[in-house]
Amino acid sequence: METQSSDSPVRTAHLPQVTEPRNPGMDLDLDWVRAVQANTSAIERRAATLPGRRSVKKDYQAAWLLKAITMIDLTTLSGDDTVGRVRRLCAKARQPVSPTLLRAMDMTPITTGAVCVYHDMVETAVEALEGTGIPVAAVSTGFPAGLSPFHLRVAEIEESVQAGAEEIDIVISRRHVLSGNWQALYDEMKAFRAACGDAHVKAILATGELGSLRNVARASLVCMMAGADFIKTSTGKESVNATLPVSLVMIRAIRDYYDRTGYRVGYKPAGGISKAKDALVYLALIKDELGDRWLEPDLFRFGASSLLGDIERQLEHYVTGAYSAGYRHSMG
Ligand SMILES: O=C[C@H](O)COP(=O)(O)O
Repeated sequence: METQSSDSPVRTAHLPQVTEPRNPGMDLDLDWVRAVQANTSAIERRAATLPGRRSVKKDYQAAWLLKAITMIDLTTLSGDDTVGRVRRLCAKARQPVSPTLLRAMDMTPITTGAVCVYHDMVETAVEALEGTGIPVAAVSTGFPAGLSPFHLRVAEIEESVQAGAEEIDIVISRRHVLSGNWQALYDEMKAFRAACGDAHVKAILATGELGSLRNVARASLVCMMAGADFIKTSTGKESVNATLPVSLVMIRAIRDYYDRTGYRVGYKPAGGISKAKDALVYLALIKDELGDRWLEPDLFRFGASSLLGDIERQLEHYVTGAYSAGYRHSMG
């Protein structure tokens, strides 16, 4: 089925950013957590239908792809990151689509949602993005395993904030989930949120290491109860990263939390999302399950290092009718 939403012409792809009251969290409600179930086979069946459910074409596809760019946390998280690579990435975040393509689509300039780096690169990124309004997100707390001593993980958050990070992506202790120690997960998350101060905190669940979809649902809920501004699937370093079944579970946990508390928590699928067509499936899923309000950078992000390159290729094809080589869209 071809779906063309009347509110998605190319020119309105980059809507003014709105802001949401922060999720303050709530007391740990163990009865609610323990009552959460996940019907794995039903979820997997539904997820398998998602890629074929909607298809957006031409102007509408271009509009959705431009919108997707504004929600990318443009990421580099490699052991060989250098100041030069991070500066190039930031230049890309400032101007993710060439002015020629933008003019051809009658679009004003857009930027990515954020730039995401290791703590060590925060200052470089902050300097390179000065005056743009693009926030820097730092992966802190002993990313990706989250197994450094607790006081060091808290200190790392504080240092990242001190260095200018406005968003902190923390990693949870998977063992708390695997052992069903919800109180420990809640306390950890609450301490991380407190250390963030005014910086927004995204809780990375590392869903590929949580053992079951029920654990994913319960961990999502506990992190939101402890004040997470976003819940995020993965570090990008697990053997299984963002998937559609996991996304369905997390998105529905966000919906339940909103229904119960009135607070909207954001969602960030991350890891392995590198194709424009996959990004469109995620956006359609959010639209269907959470509604248009969640399709803004304050409530939805893609954590991705190479997605932007493929989106650029698709936009170039939309404008010129020809695909360019992938190497012309390198990120860093
Ligand atoms: O948080 C973002 C991920 O680390 C990016 O993963 P990716 O390199 O597979 O896009």
